[in-house]
Amino acid sequence: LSDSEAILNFKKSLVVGKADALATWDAKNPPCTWAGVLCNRGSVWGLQMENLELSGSIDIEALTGLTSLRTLSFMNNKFGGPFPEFKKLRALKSLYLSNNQFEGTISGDAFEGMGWLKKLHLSQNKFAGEIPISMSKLPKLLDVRLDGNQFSGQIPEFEHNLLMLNLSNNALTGLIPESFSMMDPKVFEGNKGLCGKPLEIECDSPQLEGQPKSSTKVPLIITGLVTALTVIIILGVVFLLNRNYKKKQPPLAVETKESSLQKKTGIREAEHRNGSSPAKSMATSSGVENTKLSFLREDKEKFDLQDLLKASAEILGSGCFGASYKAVLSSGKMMVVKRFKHMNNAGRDEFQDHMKRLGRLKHHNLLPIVAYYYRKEEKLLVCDFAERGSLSFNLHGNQTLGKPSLDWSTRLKIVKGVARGLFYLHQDLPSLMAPHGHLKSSNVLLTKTFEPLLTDYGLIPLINQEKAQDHMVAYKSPEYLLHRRVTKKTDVWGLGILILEILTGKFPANFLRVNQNGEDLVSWVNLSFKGVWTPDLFDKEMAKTKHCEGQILQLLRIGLKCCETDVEKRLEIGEALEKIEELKERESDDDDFYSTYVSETDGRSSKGVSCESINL
Ligand SMILES: Nc1ncnc2c1ncn2[C@@H]1O[C@H](COP(=O)(O)OP(=O)(O)OP(=O)(O)O)[C@@H](O)[C@H]1O
Repeated sequence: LSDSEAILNFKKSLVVGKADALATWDAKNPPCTWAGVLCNRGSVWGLQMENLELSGSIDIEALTGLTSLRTLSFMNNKFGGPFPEFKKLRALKSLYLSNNQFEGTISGDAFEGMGWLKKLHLSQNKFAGEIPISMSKLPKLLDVRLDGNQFSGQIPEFEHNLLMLNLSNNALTGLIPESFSMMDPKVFEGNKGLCGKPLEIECDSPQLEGQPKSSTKVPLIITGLVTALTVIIILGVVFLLNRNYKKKQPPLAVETKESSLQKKTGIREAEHRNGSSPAKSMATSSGVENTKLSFLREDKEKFDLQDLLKASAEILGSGCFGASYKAVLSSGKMMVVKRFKHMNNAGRDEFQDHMKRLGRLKHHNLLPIVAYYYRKEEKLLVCDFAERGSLSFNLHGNQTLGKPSLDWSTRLKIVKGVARGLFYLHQDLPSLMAPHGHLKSSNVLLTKTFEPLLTDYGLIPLINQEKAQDHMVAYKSPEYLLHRRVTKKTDVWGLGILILEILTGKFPANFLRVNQNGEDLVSWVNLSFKGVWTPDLFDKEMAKTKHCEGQILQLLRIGLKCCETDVEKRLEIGEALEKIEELKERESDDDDFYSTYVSETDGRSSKGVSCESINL
């Protein structure tokens, strides 16, 4: 079953209240172009179906056909009935069901086997009964929102350290587990029967009407033993299941190789004229379209549009300006063809001159444009395929199950490469107001050795103005929003956002399609960063950070200096690069790291705080 067939099967059981909300779900087009379908490298990894007045039922069986599915959001809809059997989607990493009308008890084993689940939002529904024990045992759970339901009974001890929790406005009772005693009391408010820290209600307080008092030591020991036994049994079962599961797990969906780029994309060559073959080059001077690709690089294998159109193709994803396809030439060479919409800001000559200018750029951290194709109504840019895909995918997409996330030294390598590439662009394209103009994590690609390659650079002069304003990163900068100005420092702001995204693992809300928390990343970091090592600020999946905390904090500070709203105070690209180049993977032994670190902070020492303590 293909992804599109699975999604169309899933659609059958939905009742869609909002007219035309799913009009783009048409088998004639690839599913990655459908509204609410999130893709990476041609595979569907998420459905984001929010505010669509959806009801009916959620057909989990149909969703099991999406082998790369990792995230599901049905927030703000009208789904009712019991909690669906999401545990059949064992690879899910996030599940958002808040603001619906789901109801009833969730069975104790509802989350069994969901070993990858990190985020679970069930707020503002009508769930009742106990918090399912299997939820509390999820090994990777970080963010749980159950507020605004009718959950009752005691709060279970969660096995994994939670970063976010909201249990407010339920009917929970009894002693709050010790591990939550440092949390904000707001997490628990609106539950009349809860007692213990952080609430200022003692468990034998008269404020609690008819609630159990805190248990005595003997039952506690028995409960402890029983829990330990259960945990051992469950862990054993999970281990066995997991082994089986890993064996059985099919590879991520890869599209079949039969169809050609032309079939898949509808890209056409110029019309046949005077009976000549479409592949034949025609004189541009006579005003007739040229069917040949214009090559910008002498050092690359030559092919023409015909070869590309014949090639087997796979959609890599689509952005605001069109879709990108991987085309495999008959020689086996893999190319990427990006089909641009909204690229009519320059006439043919201007376009060609600009392309030649971009084609002359040569830097270790730039993905060269190999060739382009110009027709009035069709522009294609052709470049090499980058093996590891985008930085965005590597940070958030979590390719294959079990693949390790980027560690600190790799993240630093990426930041250094991006800054070098950006500096080079500023040196070589001084006449452009923002020489990159569209810096974001999906426009940073990674080679086999994790060397970053910037792409989609220097395009501002070619993109239609109003589309550029709607979609290009440069136009989302504070100076554009405030003064309608884009400057060289706009790219520095983009670099700063990228640094914060790399360190925190959070999506910058203002320009990516997936915006789960609606937060503004810079404000969040500014608010949370108190100058000292704050584990919750950093991506939990960033490994190998032990003895590097000072360097990581240093990079965070550089990121924030690149994100200064006041353009005058913001770093110049050269200054930013200089500071970034000084960073090291590890503190060397003779570095007086802790003393400099403390002097820059509020005086609280971080000595002894190891990265292990933040659960990496
Ligand atoms: N040369 C390449 N090698 C590997 N993956 C690529 C390549 N070019 C693009 N991609 C991937 O294809 C997907 C779609 O890219 P595309 O550039 O079309 O959109 P985008 O970067 O998400 O948005 P925008 O249209 O705003 O640039 C992205 O995930 C991107 O990382």
